[in-house]
Amino acid sequence: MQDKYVLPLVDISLLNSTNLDDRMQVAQALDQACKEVGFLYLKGDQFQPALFAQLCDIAKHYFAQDDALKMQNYIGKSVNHSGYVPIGEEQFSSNSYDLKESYDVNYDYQGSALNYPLLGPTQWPDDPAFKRHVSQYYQHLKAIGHQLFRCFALALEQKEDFFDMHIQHAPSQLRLIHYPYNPQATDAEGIGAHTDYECFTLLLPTAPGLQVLTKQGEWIDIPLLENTLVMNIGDMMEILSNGKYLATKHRVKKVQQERYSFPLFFSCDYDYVIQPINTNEPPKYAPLAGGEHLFNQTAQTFHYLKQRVASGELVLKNAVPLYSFGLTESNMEYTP
Ligand SMILES: O=C(O)CCC(=O)C(=O)O
Ligand SMILES: [Fe+2]
Repeated sequence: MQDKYVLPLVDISLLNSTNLDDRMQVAQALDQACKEVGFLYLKGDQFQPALFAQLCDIAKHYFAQDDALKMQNYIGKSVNHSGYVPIGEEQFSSNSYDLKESYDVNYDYQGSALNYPLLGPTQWPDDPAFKRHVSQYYQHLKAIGHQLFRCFALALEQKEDFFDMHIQHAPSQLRLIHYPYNPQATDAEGIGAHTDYECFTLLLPTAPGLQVLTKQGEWIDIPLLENTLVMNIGDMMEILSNGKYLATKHRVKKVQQERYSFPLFFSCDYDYVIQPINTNEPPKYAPLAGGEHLFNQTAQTFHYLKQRVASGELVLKNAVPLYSFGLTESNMEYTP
């Protein structure tokens, strides 16, 4: 039997307080949890379980439809990398793919001033209830995420509004992932071991399966706690914090049970350069063009983008191979 609280649990309710001391208290707890583990449970009065329940219902309804119908909103038809992702579309290695399908939405940018590959109007299926519930959940988690960016700023000893101007039009992606019932599944790897690219991820799955690699090199199961978000640090926050917080490796075990999971990956504005924000310390990481990196990594995993690269229609600038970030010994000792 595994201990119920295998990860630290941080209550963020006090981020709603008008008293800075209260918010500092949460920042200290967040700091501690991110330094020690980089993976934590988050609960708080902010989180509205009813919106999560609605999202689960709408996702179940959506994925139960015919493949042909879902393909009408194939992600390759969108301008901001949003839409339906069929099984096999996303491949991290040439000889295997995860048994999962998803509907990905992104920041639904309606303006024309910014012209980046991940920014633009989101592609929605022809179902107003889908758009309404998914947008509601996106906006809800986005508001919590913005409180967390402020909390990170405090934890990293910056002005509380440090990130505000860098998350105005962030291409943060929400994925509705469906792992279908899989009778062949053994207790093997589902989504392979990885770190997330962005600053941090907030997710809530409907069934167990998520595992985290501990500092001792052991994979542990992450039990679900009711109405409690799971949060993990991604590559970009590792860089912003100059390695104080480490992007934690995780994976999803293949299980027979049908499963849904809804991660929202919080990034900064496309053109914000990700680099250690504490200028009093020698930087351990090279600066990273955040949006460009995100897009380049995406373009190396999604079939429709790989085809565009292969045909010369899409030319990637400054692309590095997959898995070049995250804590590897080789990118730690950066000398400016
Ligand atoms: O399915 C999950 O619970 C996690 C998925 C995940 O780690 C990811 O999409 O990056
Ligand atoms: Fe992940």
